[in-house]
Formats: sequence, structure tokens, C-alpha cells
Amino acid sequence: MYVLIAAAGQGKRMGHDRNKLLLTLQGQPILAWTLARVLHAQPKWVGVMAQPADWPAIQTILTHLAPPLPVDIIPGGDTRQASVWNGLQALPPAADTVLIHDGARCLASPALFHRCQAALSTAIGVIAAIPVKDTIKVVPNPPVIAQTPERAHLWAAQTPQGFQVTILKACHAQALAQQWQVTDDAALLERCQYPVQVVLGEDTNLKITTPPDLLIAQALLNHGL
Ligand SMILES: Nc1ccn([C@@H]2O[C@H](COP(=O)(O)OP(=O)(O)OP(=O)(O)O)[C@@H](O)[C@H]2O)c(=O)n1
Ligand SMILES: C[C@](O)(CO)[C@H](O)COP(=O)(O)O
Repeated sequence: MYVLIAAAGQGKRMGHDRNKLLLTLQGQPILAWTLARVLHAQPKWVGVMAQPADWPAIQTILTHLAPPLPVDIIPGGDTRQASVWNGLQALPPAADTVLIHDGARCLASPALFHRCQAALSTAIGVIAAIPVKDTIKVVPNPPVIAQTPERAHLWAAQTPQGFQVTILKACHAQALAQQWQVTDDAALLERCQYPVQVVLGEDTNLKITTPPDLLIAQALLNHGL
């Protein structure tokens, strides 16, 4: 298992003046929680895409975690997509598949990483995802609702997202050439007409994005989840 952790964001929606992944839950940085979950899955290698300003803090986290395997810090990009591109260039040549994970998803279980990795034995691309609970509205020109998709067909994408490396690299290269901008890696394979499958994710696998998410994550940790 080879894992790339996207940790190079600015956390604008969190409203802080620094990377939200350095905010703490139960006294530990969010990224430390994420790394602990990833390391529990016993990968062969981990890459962390991060902005240079955060490298010293991330190195401190790694020193405390003392991982029994190589963890490389990789320069992040201006977008999540660019950060993943940078991470792909740093992958060990032995990596035929890769799991891409948001550093902001610090509660994903090690079992979920294993489920996604196992699914890659028969799939080109997989994503953790859960059926949506709310009715979703399409509102291209607020406030008027244009469409209500069939809820039974809708799944909320999470991470890990796993891929065959050669295909993911080719799709990212096409995205650069075509100036595609996407919010998850699966969308690149979809645009390139490759099949991507869902793997049942976890209700607790939230992406810490806005301040209330910190309270939810804290409560889940307090309950041992
Ligand atoms: N240039 C970027 C932007 C985001 N990410 C990472 O991608 C994950 C999902 O992104 P998001 O939750 O949007 O984080 P931010 O971009 O930091 O949040 P915001 O959009 O509120 O600034 C996060 O772990 C974030 O660190 C990244 O590696 N490189
Ligand atoms: C990859 C992702 O977590 C799937 O839901 C999501 O698209 C990331 O979006 P963000 O705006 O970069 O947080």
C-alpha cells in the first residue's frame, strides 16, 4: 500500500490564518491523527504534500510518531489537484497502485484503507463513498432550484481514493493539458472514460472543513471512534 496525503491547503473555510491540519484535537494536530490512522494500515510508503511553511511542524509530528517506514514530505501545489500531481511525481517506482487521502479526514479507519486497497485488485479506480442522506438540489443560479436528482443514485465522495498509478498519472497529465479543474481525483478518470467504483465509506469519515466539524470530530474521538 502506497499512500499520498494531501495536506497543503490553507483552511480558508475554517477561518484560521494557518493550515487547519495543524489545529489540535485532544491536544494532537489533526494531521497527526490522520497520519496515525494511515500508519495503522501498515503502508509501505507515505508521502505528505505540504506547503514549505508547514514542513517544520510536520517534521515535528513525524518525529513524535516515529513511523517504521519512509514518510516523505512533498511540496504542495496551489490546488488540491496540483498537490496530488506533485505527489504522483514523488511516488516510488515500485508503486503500481496508490491511495490518495485528504489530510483533513483524520477519522478514516485503517480498515477503510484496506478495503480500498483490496478493491484495487480488480478495479482501475475506487473511492470511499456513502449514500447521501439529504435530498440534494441543483442550484446553478441561486436561489432558484433547477433540479432534484434521484437521491437513491447519489453518493457523497470521501477519501481514500485509489487508482492504478499509470492511469491516474495519464489522467492528471490530460487535465493539465486540457486545463481541467476538479475537486477529486476520481473525476479525472471519469472524464477520461475510465470506470471508477465506490467502496462503502464511513459516516464518521468527515472532512474537517468548517469550525463545527472540529466539534463533531472532537465528540467522535471522545467516543473512541
Ligand atoms: N492546494 C491544496 C489544497 C488542499 N489540499 C488538501 O486537500 C484536502 C481537502 O481540501 P480542503 O478540505 O478544501 O482543505 P483546504 O483547501 O485547506 O480548505 P479551504 O478550501 O477551506 O481553504 C485537505 O487535506 C487539504 O490540506 C492540498 O493538499 N493542497
Ligand atoms: C476529495 C474530496 O474530499 C471528496 O469529497 C473533496 O472533493 C475535497 O474537496 P476540497 O474542496 O478540496 O475539500
